[in-house]
Amino acid sequence: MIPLLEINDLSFTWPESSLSVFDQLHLKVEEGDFILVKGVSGSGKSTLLRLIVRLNEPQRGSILYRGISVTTIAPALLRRSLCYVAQIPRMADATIRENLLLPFTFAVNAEKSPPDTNKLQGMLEAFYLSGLSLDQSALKLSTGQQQRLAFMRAMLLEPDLLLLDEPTSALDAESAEMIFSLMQRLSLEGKTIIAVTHSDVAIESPRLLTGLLENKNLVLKK
Ligand SMILES: Nc1ncnc2c1ncn2[C@@H]1O[C@H](COP(=O)(O)OP(=O)(O)OP(=O)(O)O)[C@@H](O)[C@H]1O
Repeated sequence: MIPLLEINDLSFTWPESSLSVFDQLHLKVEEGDFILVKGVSGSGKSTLLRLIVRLNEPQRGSILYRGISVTTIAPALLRRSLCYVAQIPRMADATIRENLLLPFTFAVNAEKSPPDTNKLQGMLEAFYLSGLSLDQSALKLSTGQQQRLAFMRAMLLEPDLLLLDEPTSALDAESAEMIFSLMQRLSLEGKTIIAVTHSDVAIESPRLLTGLLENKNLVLKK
Protein backbone atom coordinates (compact mmCIF):
# COMPACT_ATOMS: atom_id res chain seq x y z
CA MET A 1 0.00 0.00 0.00
CA ILE A 2 1.23 3.47 -0.85
CA PRO A 3 1.39 5.61 2.32
CA LEU A 4 -0.69 8.76 2.47
CA LEU A 5 2.47 10.76 3.01
CA GLU A 6 6.07 9.71 2.78
CA ILE A 7 9.11 11.86 3.46
CA ASN A 8 12.51 10.59 2.43
CA ASP A 9 15.97 11.98 3.06
CA LEU A 10 14.66 15.46 3.79
CA SER A 11 17.23 18.17 4.38
CA PHE A 12 16.39 21.80 4.85
CA THR A 13 18.25 24.98 5.70
CA TRP A 14 16.51 28.35 5.91
CA PRO A 15 17.88 30.92 3.44
CA GLU A 16 20.70 32.96 4.96
CA SER A 17 21.13 30.45 7.75
CA SER A 18 24.25 28.35 8.14
CA LEU A 19 22.57 25.65 10.24
CA SER A 20 20.31 23.01 8.74
CA VAL A 21 17.00 22.30 10.46
CA PHE A 22 16.68 18.73 9.09
CA ASP A 23 19.23 16.27 7.92
CA GLN A 24 17.94 13.21 6.07
CA LEU A 25 14.64 13.10 7.89
CA HIS A 26 12.23 10.25 7.15
CA LEU A 27 8.55 9.92 7.94
CA LYS A 28 5.80 7.62 6.78
CA VAL A 29 2.18 8.49 7.49
CA GLU A 30 -0.53 5.90 6.86
CA GLU A 31 -4.19 6.78 6.56
CA GLY A 32 -5.72 7.08 10.02
CA ASP A 33 -2.44 7.81 11.80
CA PHE A 34 -2.47 10.46 14.48
CA ILE A 35 1.02 11.83 14.94
CA LEU A 36 1.85 14.20 17.76
CA VAL A 37 5.12 15.95 16.96
CA LYS A 38 7.11 17.15 19.95
CA GLY A 39 10.51 18.69 20.36
CA VAL A 40 12.18 21.65 22.04
CA SER A 41 11.60 25.15 20.75
CA GLY A 42 13.48 25.64 17.50
CA SER A 43 13.73 21.91 16.69
CA GLY A 44 11.79 22.46 13.47
CA LYS A 45 8.22 21.39 14.25
CA SER A 46 6.58 24.27 12.37
CA THR A 47 9.15 24.06 9.58
CA LEU A 48 8.24 20.41 8.98
CA LEU A 49 4.55 21.24 8.51
CA ARG A 50 5.42 24.18 6.26
CA LEU A 51 7.52 21.93 4.01
CA ILE A 52 4.71 19.37 3.74
CA VAL A 53 2.29 21.98 2.36
CA ARG A 54 4.96 23.69 0.26
CA LEU A 55 5.10 26.97 2.11
CA ASN A 56 8.85 26.34 1.84
CA GLU A 57 10.82 23.97 -0.36
CA PRO A 58 13.49 21.56 0.89
CA GLN A 59 16.98 21.59 -0.63
CA ARG A 60 17.11 17.80 -0.63
CA GLY A 61 14.86 14.82 -0.33
CA SER A 62 11.31 14.06 -1.32
CA ILE A 63 7.83 14.52 0.08
CA LEU A 64 5.31 12.21 -1.54
CA TYR A 65 1.55 12.53 -1.22
CA ARG A 66 -0.08 9.25 -2.24
CA GLY A 67 3.17 8.39 -3.99
CA ILE A 68 3.35 11.64 -5.99
CA SER A 69 5.99 14.27 -5.31
CA VAL A 70 4.34 17.34 -3.83
CA THR A 71 6.57 19.48 -6.05
CA THR A 72 4.44 18.36 -9.01
CA ILE A 73 1.18 19.42 -7.35
CA ALA A 74 0.16 23.09 -7.43
CA PRO A 75 0.24 24.43 -3.85
CA ALA A 76 -3.44 25.44 -3.89
CA LEU A 77 -4.46 21.94 -5.03
CA LEU A 78 -2.19 20.31 -2.50
CA ARG A 79 -3.59 22.42 0.35
CA ARG A 80 -7.09 21.34 -0.59
CA SER A 81 -6.16 17.83 0.50
CA LEU A 82 -3.50 18.56 3.10
CA CYS A 83 -5.02 21.25 5.30
CA TYR A 84 -2.67 23.32 7.40
CA VAL A 85 -3.94 25.27 10.40
CA ALA A 86 -1.36 27.85 11.45
CA GLN A 87 -0.35 28.57 15.03
CA ILE A 88 -2.05 31.97 15.01
CA PRO A 89 -5.52 31.65 13.51
CA ARG A 90 -6.33 34.16 10.79
CA MET A 91 -9.91 35.31 10.61
CA ALA A 92 -11.30 37.81 8.13
CA ASP A 93 -13.18 40.86 9.39
CA ALA A 94 -16.49 39.16 8.67
CA THR A 95 -19.08 36.95 10.36
CA ILE A 96 -18.41 33.44 11.63
CA ARG A 97 -20.47 32.06 8.74
CA GLU A 98 -18.53 34.05 6.12
CA ASN A 99 -15.25 32.92 7.62
CA LEU A 100 -16.31 29.29 7.62
CA LEU A 101 -17.55 29.47 4.03
CA LEU A 102 -14.59 31.46 2.71
CA PRO A 103 -12.61 28.43 1.42
CA PHE A 104 -15.65 27.33 -0.59
CA THR A 105 -15.40 30.56 -2.61
CA PHE A 106 -11.92 29.56 -3.87
CA ALA A 107 -11.79 28.22 -7.42
CA VAL A 108 -9.82 25.21 -6.23
CA ASN A 109 -12.78 24.10 -4.07
CA ALA A 110 -15.38 24.77 -6.76
CA GLU A 111 -16.61 21.16 -6.81
CA LYS A 112 -17.04 20.98 -3.03
CA SER A 113 -20.54 21.87 -1.87
CA PRO A 114 -20.68 24.42 0.94
CA PRO A 115 -22.26 23.20 4.19
CA ASP A 116 -25.76 24.45 4.99
CA THR A 117 -26.76 26.30 8.15
CA ASN A 118 -27.82 23.10 9.94
CA LYS A 119 -24.45 21.50 9.35
CA LEU A 120 -22.62 24.64 10.46
CA GLN A 121 -24.70 24.86 13.66
CA GLY A 122 -24.04 21.19 14.42
CA MET A 123 -20.33 21.61 13.84
CA LEU A 124 -20.21 24.68 16.10
CA GLU A 125 -21.53 22.49 18.89
CA ALA A 126 -19.09 19.71 18.13
CA PHE A 127 -16.24 22.22 18.27
CA TYR A 128 -17.33 23.58 21.66
CA LEU A 129 -18.64 26.78 20.10
CA SER A 130 -22.32 26.39 20.85
CA GLY A 131 -23.94 29.61 21.98
CA LEU A 132 -22.28 31.57 19.20
CA SER A 133 -24.32 32.94 16.34
CA LEU A 134 -23.16 32.31 12.80
CA ASP A 135 -23.86 35.98 12.13
CA GLN A 136 -21.58 37.46 14.75
CA SER A 137 -18.14 38.85 14.04
CA ALA A 138 -15.34 36.29 14.05
CA LEU A 139 -12.77 38.91 15.00
CA LYS A 140 -14.49 39.52 18.32
CA LEU A 141 -13.99 35.93 19.46
CA SER A 142 -11.29 34.95 21.94
CA THR A 143 -8.09 33.37 20.62
CA GLY A 144 -9.26 29.97 21.85
CA GLN A 145 -12.58 30.33 20.04
CA GLN A 146 -10.84 31.54 16.87
CA GLN A 147 -8.51 28.57 17.06
CA ARG A 148 -11.44 26.13 17.27
CA LEU A 149 -13.12 28.00 14.41
CA ALA A 150 -9.98 27.68 12.27
CA PHE A 151 -9.86 23.97 13.14
CA MET A 152 -13.54 23.60 12.20
CA ARG A 153 -13.03 25.51 8.94
CA ALA A 154 -10.28 23.08 7.98
CA MET A 155 -12.44 20.05 8.82
CA LEU A 156 -15.33 21.37 6.70
CA LEU A 157 -13.11 20.82 3.67
CA GLU A 158 -12.78 17.16 4.64
CA PRO A 159 -9.02 17.05 4.08
CA ASP A 160 -7.09 13.81 3.67
CA LEU A 161 -4.56 15.05 6.20
CA LEU A 162 -4.96 17.71 8.83
CA LEU A 163 -1.81 19.52 9.92
CA LEU A 164 -2.18 21.47 13.14
CA ASP A 165 0.62 23.76 14.20
CA GLU A 166 0.71 24.09 17.98
CA PRO A 167 -3.07 24.27 18.19
CA THR A 168 -3.07 25.00 21.90
CA SER A 169 -0.15 27.41 22.30
CA ALA A 170 -2.23 30.48 23.01
CA LEU A 171 -4.89 28.74 25.05
CA ASP A 172 -5.76 28.33 28.70
CA ALA A 173 -5.90 24.80 30.08
CA GLU A 174 -9.63 24.43 29.51
CA SER A 175 -9.54 25.52 25.85
CA ALA A 176 -6.46 23.36 25.24
CA GLU A 177 -8.31 20.41 26.71
CA MET A 178 -11.15 21.01 24.22
CA ILE A 179 -8.75 21.00 21.28
CA PHE A 180 -7.10 17.79 22.44
CA SER A 181 -10.42 16.10 22.96
CA LEU A 182 -11.47 17.21 19.47
CA MET A 183 -8.29 15.76 18.00
CA GLN A 184 -8.89 12.53 19.90
CA ARG A 185 -12.47 12.32 18.63
CA LEU A 186 -11.41 12.96 15.01
CA SER A 187 -8.68 10.38 15.30
CA LEU A 188 -11.14 7.81 16.62
CA GLU A 189 -13.30 8.63 13.58
CA GLY A 190 -10.35 7.66 11.39
CA LYS A 191 -9.03 11.08 10.39
CA THR A 192 -5.32 11.42 9.67
CA ILE A 193 -3.72 14.15 11.76
CA ILE A 194 -0.26 15.53 12.36
CA ALA A 195 -0.28 17.97 15.27
CA VAL A 196 2.61 19.87 16.77
CA THR A 197 2.46 20.37 20.52
CA HIS A 198 4.50 21.35 23.51
CA SER A 199 2.01 19.97 25.98
CA ASP A 200 2.18 16.64 27.69
CA VAL A 201 -1.33 15.62 26.92
CA ALA A 202 -3.19 12.48 27.71
CA ILE A 203 -4.71 11.45 24.41
CA GLU A 204 -5.98 7.99 23.79
CA SER A 205 -6.22 6.69 20.30
CA PRO A 206 -5.13 3.32 18.97
CA ARG A 207 -3.48 5.16 16.07
CA LEU A 208 -1.54 7.63 18.20
CA LEU A 209 2.19 7.90 17.52
CA THR A 210 4.53 10.36 19.16
CA GLY A 211 7.24 11.86 17.01
CA LEU A 212 10.19 13.47 18.72
CA LEU A 213 12.10 16.00 16.65
CA GLU A 214 15.66 15.88 17.85
CA ASN A 215 19.08 16.17 16.25
CA LYS A 216 17.56 17.26 12.93
CA ASN A 217 15.55 14.07 12.66
CA LEU A 218 12.19 12.67 13.70
CA VAL A 219 11.82 9.49 15.69
CA LEU A 220 8.35 7.96 15.94
CA LYS A 221 7.24 5.78 18.78
CA LYS A 222 3.95 4.22 19.84
N1 LIG B 1 11.27 32.29 8.49
C1 LIG B 1 12.42 31.85 8.99
N2 LIG B 1 13.60 32.29 8.54
C2 LIG B 1 14.77 31.84 9.04
N3 LIG B 1 14.85 30.92 10.02
C3 LIG B 1 13.70 30.44 10.52
C4 LIG B 1 12.43 30.88 10.05
N4 LIG B 1 11.47 30.22 10.75
C5 LIG B 1 12.11 29.42 11.61
N5 LIG B 1 13.46 29.55 11.48
C6 LIG B 1 14.47 28.81 12.23
O1 LIG B 1 14.30 27.41 11.99
C7 LIG B 1 14.47 26.66 13.18
C8 LIG B 1 13.23 25.83 13.43
O2 LIG B 1 12.16 26.73 13.69
P1 LIG B 1 10.66 26.23 13.92
O3 LIG B 1 9.81 27.43 14.09
O4 LIG B 1 10.33 25.25 12.87
O5 LIG B 1 10.83 25.46 15.31
P2 LIG B 1 9.71 24.93 16.30
O6 LIG B 1 10.18 23.60 16.79
O7 LIG B 1 8.38 24.97 15.64
O8 LIG B 1 9.79 26.02 17.46
P3 LIG B 1 8.69 26.52 18.51
O9 LIG B 1 8.36 25.33 19.37
O10 LIG B 1 9.39 27.60 19.28
O11 LIG B 1 7.49 27.02 17.73
C9 LIG B 1 14.79 27.67 14.27
O12 LIG B 1 16.18 27.71 14.44
C10 LIG B 1 14.27 28.97 13.73
O13 LIG B 1 15.04 30.06 14.21
